[in-house]
Amino acid sequence: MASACTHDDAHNTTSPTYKKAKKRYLKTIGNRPQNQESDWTPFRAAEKKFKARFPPPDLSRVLDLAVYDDSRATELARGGWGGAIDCVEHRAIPLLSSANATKSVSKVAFTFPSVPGLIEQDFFAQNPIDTLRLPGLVLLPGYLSHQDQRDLVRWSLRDHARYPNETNLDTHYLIPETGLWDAYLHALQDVSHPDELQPKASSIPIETVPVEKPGPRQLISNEAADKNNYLELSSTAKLPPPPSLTVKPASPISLLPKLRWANIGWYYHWSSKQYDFARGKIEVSEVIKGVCQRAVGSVDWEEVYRDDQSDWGPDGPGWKDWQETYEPDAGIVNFYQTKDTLMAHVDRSEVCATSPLVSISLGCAAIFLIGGDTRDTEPIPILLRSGDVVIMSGPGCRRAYHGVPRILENTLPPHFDVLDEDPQDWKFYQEYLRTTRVNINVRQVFPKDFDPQFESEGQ
Ligand SMILES: O=C(O)CCC(=O)C(=O)O
Ligand SMILES: [Fe+2]
Repeated sequence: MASACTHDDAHNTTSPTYKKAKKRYLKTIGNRPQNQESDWTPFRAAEKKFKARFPPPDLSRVLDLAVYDDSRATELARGGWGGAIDCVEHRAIPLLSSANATKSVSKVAFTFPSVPGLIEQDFFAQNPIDTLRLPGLVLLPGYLSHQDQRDLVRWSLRDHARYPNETNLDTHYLIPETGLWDAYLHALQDVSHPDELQPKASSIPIETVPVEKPGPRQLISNEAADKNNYLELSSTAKLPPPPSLTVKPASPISLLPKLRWANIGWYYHWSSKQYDFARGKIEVSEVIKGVCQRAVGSVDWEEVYRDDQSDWGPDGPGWKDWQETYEPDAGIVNFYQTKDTLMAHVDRSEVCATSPLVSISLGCAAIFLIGGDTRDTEPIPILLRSGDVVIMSGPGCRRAYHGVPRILENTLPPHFDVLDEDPQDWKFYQEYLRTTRVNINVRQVFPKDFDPQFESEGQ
């Protein structure tokens, strides 16, 4: 197992990072109430374990499929973080060599044996991690070429995180239509006179800023969408989130690390956790659609669902038609700085409840947790590295709790390093990526060729 350490990594006991984490840890345990752990769900306990800065979490039972690939040895050594392949049962299935699949670098996918009933039967077994079955979860480690990874990072930052796609920063700041990345590059060129971005609240009359009602926070029902209720869900008023009244003008340089997400396709309304179909749809970029459709097209679904006995509902096992019916229409690009996490959640706002969700990892590596239909199932920890693709599909896996409790420091792979022949601007992407993970998370909300506007008019 790779264990080479860089000078300043979390495992090197003499490094500043280690010493700082230890100091902070000793301070926090002094203030921590006793017995806090007893009411954590197994999912919460796993999140806490992997979030810990000190001592750095033990990854010896984290599934790290890059271990199979000798060409990734240098990548595995970065940061001193490495998992194992003998901790979670998995099965290799060759990628299909159809026209759709030819662009991939790796030739293999991994799936998880689906033996119905085992979760319940073995619930009290010694090691529940080994008994959680996730039919429909497919991992494609190293699926994207180094060049494709670089291109997708550029696409995410420069082309996609800008008008007309929404980002988290648009709620509070007036971001130029050319996007934050472009503003950032300009600011770097002229650090002495950077243009500051103005708070959004400054541009709207104060009385029109929607104000949240006082009192306890409104609970969000987050009812799962389906063909029968999506019209009702989409008809509820979807107010824009209120811009902050306290943010100050800020330079693009200080805002870039605060970029957290950029919307893809149908607009997502975060406070109601529903899509806002009334706002119309932005077509998913052909680049992204292509990657996702190739990935789905390269999986031998017959093999994945070989022993599956899940209930797929009245239309039966949809996987049989995915070559024709899979077409993503929504999603999100997540940008994580090394301190960011994504709490356990289920993505249930899509009407297509079983169709593949394709998730692409770029930049720094992360721990991904995936469990069952409640937080009470102990999740499987998986180390996701740049170029890996995860597909969550089918009734069980698509509605499984999952989250990202940790971005692993110092894990940017060597293929992002700046080379002499690189375009001038590559160094800015590389610098940003040193502390960043990008995740392109793509979903199918509606069946192919289904037009919600048309459906509602036809009612
Ligand atoms: O970052 C990831 O790998 C997962 C992101 C995710 O679950 C989401 O965006 O819903
Ligand atoms: Fe998710």
